[in-house]
Amino acid sequence: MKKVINVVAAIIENKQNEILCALRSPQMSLPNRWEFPGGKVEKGEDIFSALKREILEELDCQIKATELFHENTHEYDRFIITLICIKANIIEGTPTASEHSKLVWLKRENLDSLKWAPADIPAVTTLINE
Ligand SMILES: Nc1nc2c([nH]c(=O)n2[C@H]2C[C@H](O)[C@@H](COP(=O)(O)OP(=O)(O)OP(=O)(O)O)O2)c(=O)[nH]1
Repeated sequence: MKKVINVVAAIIENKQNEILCALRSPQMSLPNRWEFPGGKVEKGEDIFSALKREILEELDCQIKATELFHENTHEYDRFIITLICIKANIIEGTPTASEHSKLVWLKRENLDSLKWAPADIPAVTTLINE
């Protein structure tokens, strides 16, 4: 049976109404796909603490989660993911890529110009139509 993993991802919007998009590096799983930064929820951790931890680890900044935005399940070849997208604001620091190849801020209407991780497409569509 495929493993089910719970992943939290941050929809971070700036004052110009742009959304932070992160490119997975060639060394990561799902290489060269765009995603919302985040990662796996650890055992015993709540989703908001997991998100804060992942963003601090990956982007070296502090966030405040504002709203549970979107949740969906997607089946990949090797596992099933429940992707929980949470809106958040940066409260300290500037996002800096350490694991990702690139970070970009994009207006909603331009989000579909990127090659997203397949699990993200429903959340991206919801954001574009918001
Ligand atoms: N962070 C994130 N992961 C996503 C998204 N969409 C999507 O399919 N994924 C997949 C990619 C990975 O297989 C998995 C998340 O794993 P990860 O490697 O980013 O998480 P992590 O930092 O906790 O990983 P690890 O160090 O435990 O390996 O979910 C997304 O929008 N954000």
